Amino acid sequence: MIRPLAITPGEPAGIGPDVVLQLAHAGGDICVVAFASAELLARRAEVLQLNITLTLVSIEDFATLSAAKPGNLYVYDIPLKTHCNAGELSALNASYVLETLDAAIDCAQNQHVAGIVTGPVHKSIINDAGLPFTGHTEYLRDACGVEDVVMMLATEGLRVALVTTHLPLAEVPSAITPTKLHSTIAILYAALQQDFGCSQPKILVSGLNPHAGEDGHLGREEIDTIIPALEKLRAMKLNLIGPLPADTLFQPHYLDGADAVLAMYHDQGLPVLKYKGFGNAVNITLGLPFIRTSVDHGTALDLAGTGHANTGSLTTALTTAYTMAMHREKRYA
Ligand SMILES: NC(=O)C1=CN([C@@H]2O[C@H](COP(=O)(O)OP(=O)(O)OC[C@H]3O[C@@H](n4cnc5c(N)ncnc54)[C@H](O)[C@@H]3O)[C@@H](O)[C@H]2O)C=CC1
Ligand SMILES: NCC(=O)COP(=O)(O)O
Repeated sequence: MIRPLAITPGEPAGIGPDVVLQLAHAGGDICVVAFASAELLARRAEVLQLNITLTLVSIEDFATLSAAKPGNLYVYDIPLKTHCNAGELSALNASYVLETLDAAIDCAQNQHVAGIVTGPVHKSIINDAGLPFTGHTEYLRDACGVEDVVMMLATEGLRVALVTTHLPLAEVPSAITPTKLHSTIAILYAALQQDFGCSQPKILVSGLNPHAGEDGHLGREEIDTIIPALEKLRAMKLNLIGPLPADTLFQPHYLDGADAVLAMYHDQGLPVLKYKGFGNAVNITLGLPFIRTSVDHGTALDLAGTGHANTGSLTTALTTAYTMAMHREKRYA
């Protein structure tokens, strides 16, 4: 039996609590436990005029839970630090957000839950509170003590993974090293095989510079770093195409038959993915000791408490995590 999935709704002032409650109202076949303030969820349910019964659960209960009926939600209660109104950020609740993550990570590491599905956090309010945080991806990597992880977003017909994640653009070129490329591609390749059923993954690798450097006339990172790294990995029988110009690789001529695109930085790959699938895409952290998926959207403070937030991405994140858990269960059975 698949253990429950932990859901962290993320920033309490954002739409994370809304979409979790909206899904609980609709019901479903997947057993989830919200790692969140029960008081916050109860109040937001009132604002949204959703009739939801919250059942507080402890870790000892997790093994006995099955999917809650429509209108019900299991909650592992983690109190807010201060009152929260929809749409109004408070730095005082930043440590609450990290506490929900820490509790979920602890449960995933101890296999009390099958994985973690995260709602959106507001990165800058966490930083304003004096807490170092660039994103879940890096936070999870450090919490799990693994050397490297890979951010991959997926929607119907397209997977985009990134070499670098939350980094100022000026720091990107120096972060693309042979070691980083090797590690990213190894993690991506293994995950495509193990979790996504691609027996011989074919990966399209973008260049960094316009036109993939135009033979060195528009930048030398392709010649000095990317091409040598890809050649070494190809010698290990990995099917890697590139470096391809990022502006032309996102078309059927290249994408048909490919299993993933590897982009060099956040805003090279993700705008294309989100243009294709915003609202139905999932963000997956590859290389962790447990499953972690997330929504494709941010905190959307403008929509919090209005009932207009779309639940599509949370549904995709949940079903992806559940499918990954089923694959892993079968593989290790
Ligand atoms: N997984 C995570 O934790 C993520 C967090 N963020 C954070 O979110 C904050 C706000 O970021 P933005 O760039 O404004 O992106 P955003 O996704 O919050 O909002 C962009 C636009 O999309 C709309 N939107 C977002 N989610 C929606 C949904 N479920 N249904 C309907 N409309 C939706 C918003 O109303 C807004 O107009 C930032 O602090 C950012 O760091 C952003 C992306 C992912
Ligand atoms: N654009 C994706 C994003 O910013 C989410 O990052 P993370 O919090 O999942 O690391």
